[in-house]
Amino acid sequence: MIFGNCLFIQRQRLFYLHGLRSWARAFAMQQKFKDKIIIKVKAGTGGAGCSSFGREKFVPFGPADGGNGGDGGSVYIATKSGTFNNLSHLMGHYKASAGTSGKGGNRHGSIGSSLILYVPPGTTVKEIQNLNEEEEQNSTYSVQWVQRPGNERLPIQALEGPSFEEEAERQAQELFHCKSPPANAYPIEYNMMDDDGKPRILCRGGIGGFGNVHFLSEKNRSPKFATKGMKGQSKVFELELKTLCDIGLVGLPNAGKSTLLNSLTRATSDIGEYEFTTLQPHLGTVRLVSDNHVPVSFSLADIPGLIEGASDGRGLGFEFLRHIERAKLLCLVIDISPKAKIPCTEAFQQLWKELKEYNPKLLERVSIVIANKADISAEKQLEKLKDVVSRNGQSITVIPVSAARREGMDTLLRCMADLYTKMKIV
Ligand SMILES: Nc1nc2c(ncn2[C@@H]2O[C@H](COP(=O)(O)OP(=O)(O)OP(=O)(O)O)[C@@H](O)[C@H]2O)c(=O)[nH]1
Ligand SMILES: [Mg+2]
Repeated sequence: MIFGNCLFIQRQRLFYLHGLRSWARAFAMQQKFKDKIIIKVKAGTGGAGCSSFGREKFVPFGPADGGNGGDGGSVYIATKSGTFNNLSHLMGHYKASAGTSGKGGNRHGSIGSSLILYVPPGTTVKEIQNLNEEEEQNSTYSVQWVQRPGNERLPIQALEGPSFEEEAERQAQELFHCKSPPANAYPIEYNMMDDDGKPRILCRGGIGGFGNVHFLSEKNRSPKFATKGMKGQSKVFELELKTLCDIGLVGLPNAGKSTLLNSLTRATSDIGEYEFTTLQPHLGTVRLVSDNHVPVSFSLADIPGLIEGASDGRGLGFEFLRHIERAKLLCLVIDISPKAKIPCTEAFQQLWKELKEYNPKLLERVSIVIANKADISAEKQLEKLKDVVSRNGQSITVIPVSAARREGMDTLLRCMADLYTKMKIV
């Protein structure tokens, strides 16, 4: 009986563990690929300036010697190829550290350390909210802090010093020599398609406050005040990744795109008899030696299946279509087997219509129609497909293949390589 109970408890625990493990796996799968993310970024606040006077033996009332506060750290973004292929490594919040306060004896505060976020090439960055502006609207008046006497407040205009824009520009130039738009001039929008890895600014750190030495003048020989550091910029950004590939495989679900990618390259994209097996783009690289003994290499992308109405957001809709926007050439993959859910001619017309409605320019990039599953007696369908394709008036080659049996792969690869090299020369 006791033994039976133990067995029962063990089994319960096993079930529990199994549940946990499958949940963790599902969570990991979810975490695996992210091509769109919203992040909140905050730059560091500038350190406060110091108000102090020299004190030495036999010098009871020395001169002003309060140092400036250090500038707050800024947040930058840069592309890094080879390390990441999506945005899943990014977190929701980023904050650079604040500058430290100035000290007596003319000691300036140290600068807060800056942050650089790395993203794969092909990421677009869009500022969607400026949290500083909202804060300013909510605050009743804008003043700078005065340390002495008695923490009085003084309007900014009363204090002399370089303007915020001048200081921010100097800071960006000195720290990272990066391209920097004027502060707050317009919402940031970067298209980091072919970036060279140089950091671009997201949020500027606040400028450190001035120590009382800064306010020494002929009129005021002992200024008893210093200013507070400025707040760092705080913004919300939307990052979006558009897959970078040379040739994109486009087709309805179950057309055999993943099987084709796996047959042509070393990629291991999931294959399934059901629709929407592929939910995220997969990349593979083809390396060939052309007829003229010139090495040719290009990347192929297997993109999630397209369904009717995708241009209006149906199915994976725009999620899918934005990935093909960057492909240099497009190949339509069509299932020509008699068992196909949608006849091949209709499938071609559906794909053509969806691409046209999303962006008519995409049609110019369609150069090959891959008639897949040609191993299942499909001669009639092939003829019909060729007929419909030729009626579109463009020079599109129809190539029958069997991705599963790896038949027709050589002809297809040669054709792809030829078109790719011609396009590069043009
Ligand atoms: N007979 C035959 N079956 C094929 C061929 N190519 C692919 N298939 C089968 O078609 C089914 C779908 O293949 P996938 O490669 O997953 O199709 P997909 O276009 O990637 O599908 P989604 O990811 O859902 O869009 C699988 O059962 C494959 O085994 C082929 O050349 N001949
Ligand atoms: Mg697939």
